[in-house]
Amino acid sequence: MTVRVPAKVNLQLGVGPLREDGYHDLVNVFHAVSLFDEVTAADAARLEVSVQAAPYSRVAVGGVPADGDNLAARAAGLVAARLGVEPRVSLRIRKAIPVAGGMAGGSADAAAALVACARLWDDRDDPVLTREDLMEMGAEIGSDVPFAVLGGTAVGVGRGEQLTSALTRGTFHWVFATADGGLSTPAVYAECDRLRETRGEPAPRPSVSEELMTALATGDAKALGAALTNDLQEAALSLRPSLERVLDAGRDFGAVGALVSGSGPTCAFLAETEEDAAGIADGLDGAGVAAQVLRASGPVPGATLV
Ligand SMILES: C[C@@](CO)(OP(=O)(O)O)[C@H](O)COP(=O)(O)OP(=O)(O)OC[C@H]1O[C@@H](n2ccc(N)nc2=O)[C@H](O)[C@@H]1O
Ligand SMILES: Nc1ncnc2c1ncn2[C@@H]1O[C@H](COP(=O)(O)OP(=O)(O)O)[C@@H](O)[C@H]1O
Repeated sequence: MTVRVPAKVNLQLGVGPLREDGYHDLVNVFHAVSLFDEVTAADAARLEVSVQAAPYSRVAVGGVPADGDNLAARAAGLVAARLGVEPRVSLRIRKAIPVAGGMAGGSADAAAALVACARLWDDRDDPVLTREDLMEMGAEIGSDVPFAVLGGTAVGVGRGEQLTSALTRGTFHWVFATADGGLSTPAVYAECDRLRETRGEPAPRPSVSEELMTALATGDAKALGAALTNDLQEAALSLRPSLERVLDAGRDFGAVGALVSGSGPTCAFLAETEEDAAGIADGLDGAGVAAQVLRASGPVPGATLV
C-alpha cells in the first residue's frame, strides 16, 4: 500500500494563550501544497522503518528516526492496537518535504501510515475505521496530523486538530525557500511566549481572518498574499535572523505574499501567476539565500492511496 501525502503551509497562524497542557490555543489555517512524501506499508516479520530522500529530491533525511520513534511507526502502532493485530509491517518512507522545516513532514508521514496500515489490516468490505477515526487517531500523534489526512484548505482550532474545510477557488502558486538546519517547534512556541512576556503583552485570542477567507473563496492571490499572517514568525526570526533576508529577497522578486511557514525555517512565497512563481524561484536561486528553492501549488488532497 503506497500513500502519497502533502506538505502544508499555514496561511494564518494565530497563537493564543499557553494552556495548562503545554499547548497553545490556535487559529490555524492550513493549506496543503503539491510537495509530497510517500509511505509504502507492506507485511513484514516485525515493524521496520526505512527513510530515504524521494527520487529527484535533495531532502536531508539524516535527522529522521528510522525506528519506532518515527511518527509513521507510531501511527502504525495505533492502527494495529485499534484493530487488535500485531504491527508487523515495513514502512518505507520517501521524503520530499523538508525535515524540521515547518511544513509538517513528520505529521504527513504519520497520516500516510494511518491510511496505508488501515488499508492493509482493516476489513476491505466492512472497514472498522472511517477517515474521521483516522483523523482522531492522528491527533494523538501530533496536532498537525489530522490535517495531513484531510488535505485541501482548512481552519484548525483547539491546538490545531479540530478542523473545518474552507471554501477555495482555483489554484495558488507557491515558492518555498528551505534552510540548512531545522527549527524545533517547541522552541519556537517558547520563544513566542518569551517575546510576549518581555513586552508584558497578554496573549491575544485569535480569530479567523475574514480577508483571508474572502481571498480564498474568490481565488484572489493578491488579496490572499496581503492577508497571510503568522504569529510564530517573529519568534522564528528571533531564533534565525538570517530568514529576514530570505523574505526580503522573495518580496523583491515579486511575491505578493511572503512569510515563514509555521514554525520555520522554510519561507513561503505566494505568486500572482504560475509565470511569476517561476521568476521568483529563479531569483531566489540566483540570490543564493536558500538551501533549496521548491515550487508547488495548492490546495491539493490529503493522504491518498496511489
Ligand atoms: C507550528 C505548527 C503549525 O501548523 O506546525 P510546524 O510549523 O511546526 O510544522 C503546529 O502548531 C505544530 O504542530 P505539531 O508539529 O503537530 O506539534 P505537536 O507534536 O502537537 O506539538 C509539539 C510541541 O509544539 C508546541 N505546540 C504545538 C501545538 C500547539 N497548538 N501549541 C503548542 O504549543 C508544544 O510545545 C508541543 O509540545
Ligand atoms: N517521518 C518523519 N519525518 C520527519 N521527521 C520526523 C519523522 N518522524 C519523526 N520525526 C522527527 O520530527 C522532527 C520534526 O520534523 P518535521 O515534521 O519534518 O518538522 P516540522 O514540525 O517543522 O514540520 C524531526 O526533527 C524528526 O526528529
